[in-house]
Amino acid sequence: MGRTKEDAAIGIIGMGDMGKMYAQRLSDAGWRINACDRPENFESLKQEFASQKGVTIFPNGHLVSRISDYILYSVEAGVIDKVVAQYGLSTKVGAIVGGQTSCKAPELAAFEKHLPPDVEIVSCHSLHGPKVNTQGQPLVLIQHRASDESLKFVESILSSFGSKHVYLTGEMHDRITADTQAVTHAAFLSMGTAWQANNQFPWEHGRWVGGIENVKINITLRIYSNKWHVYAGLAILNPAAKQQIRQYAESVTDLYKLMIGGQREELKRRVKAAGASVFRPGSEGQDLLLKDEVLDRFSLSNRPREKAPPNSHLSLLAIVDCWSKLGIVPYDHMICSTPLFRLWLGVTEYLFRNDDLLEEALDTAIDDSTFRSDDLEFTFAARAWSDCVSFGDFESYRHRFERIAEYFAPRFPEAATLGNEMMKTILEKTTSNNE
Ligand SMILES: NC(=O)C1=CN([C@@H]2O[C@H](COP(=O)(O)OP(=O)(O)OC[C@H]3O[C@@H](n4cnc5c(N)ncnc54)[C@H](OP(=O)(O)O)[C@@H]3O)[C@@H](O)[C@H]2O)C=CC1
Ligand SMILES: O=C(O)C(=O)Cc1ccc(O)cc1
Repeated sequence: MGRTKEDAAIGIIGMGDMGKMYAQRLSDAGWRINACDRPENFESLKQEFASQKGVTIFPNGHLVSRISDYILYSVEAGVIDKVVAQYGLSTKVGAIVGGQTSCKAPELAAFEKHLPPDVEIVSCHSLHGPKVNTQGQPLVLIQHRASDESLKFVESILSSFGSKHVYLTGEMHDRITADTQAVTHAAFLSMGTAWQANNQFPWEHGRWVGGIENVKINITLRIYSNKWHVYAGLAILNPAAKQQIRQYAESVTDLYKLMIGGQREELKRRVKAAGASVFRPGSEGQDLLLKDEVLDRFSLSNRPREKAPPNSHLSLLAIVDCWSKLGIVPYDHMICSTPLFRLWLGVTEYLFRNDDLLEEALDTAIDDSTFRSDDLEFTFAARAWSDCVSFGDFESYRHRFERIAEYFAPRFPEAATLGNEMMKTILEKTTSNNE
């Protein structure tokens, strides 16, 4: 068994966005990589990596597994069992296997079921997308069935990312990522659904310009320009996620009913009580504050912000209500947060730490009917996404996701340029160091 850069080889099964990123970075750091995707992608992948020193492309996972010392499965979460069943028995004797899928329960179950007993298991999860700089981002390591020495070996391989290693069990990982990722995605997916249902590109509409709105729009388009299975997998396969997404939909519905019922005092009481339980005294120290001057630079609209009338911010009021109902203190999870979660928490905090802005949003929700139809669509959307996840139906998830993605697709290029710039600037101010 090779355990040093000179004599060890790393296997990567699944050369999609994340697999390629890993292959690129690890080979740049001097590791020898054996990689494959599905057999039909062999020729094109071989050509793509022809000039990448240290990367050898193979036609399938058997050929990768039998000669590699640490093998990473980087495939869709929904097919992990099938793929490990296919290649697991070809794993080199004494090797270590891990996975990069976003939900660990099915991944670890597949390893236990299909890998020979002499094979050790150390899984990982980079808590960011493939285009984000790995430096300083959280990287979860799961020593599931392995010696300390083997964990050290995996750490030495992944150390070149410069990520912050977070040590968890598979179970803890799934609970925390349900809190951070699943509800965050549900909120942005619902925003996109509502905008599409009302047939509007929000930034072309006077009501959505500047500040918080830029973050909502850029993140929503970023999610819809990605692969549906990433979001479907981590929501549908993670049991804790279902409950959280359901609570989010319930919070949205409850608050919307208070709004259309004109129940100003009850709405304010409920939202402020939720705010007090989430943003506890003392948490002001975590300076996540996203300032308008920064946010306004990333607008897809060319209207000046003074012209932007107040918004009811139902999506943000509901996330705080949801966190409060579930007893989640989002700051507890900063160590394990993704960039999107930090942005989401950042804009939420921005609203809740500004009494005037919060008061204005709550009064707008009661007095101003301009937002009613958008908030109605948003409520429908949050419930529909929750149902879709609860039913556990990948195909209907895919169908919903792709229908909405198609609507926004013509705008992806401009949103991607601006969104990347926004992420970079804002993330410098909202790092996971703010624990
Ligand atoms: N994208 C992201 O932001 C992040 C994703 N992840 C997780 O990482 C994993 C990979 O995601 P990502 O790279 O984005 O997704 P991709 O769809 O880009 O990559 C998955 C790759 O695995 C291939 N594959 C499927 N079956 C096999 C097989 N039998 N043998 C070899 N290769 C196979 C797929 O081929 P084909 O497309 O032909 O099916 C595809 O190329 C997922 O589990 C995801 O949840 C984790 C962190 C971030
Ligand atoms: O930041 C996010 O939430 C993303 O959308 C990117 C992402 C997707 C899947 C993961 O498992 C980790 C990160």
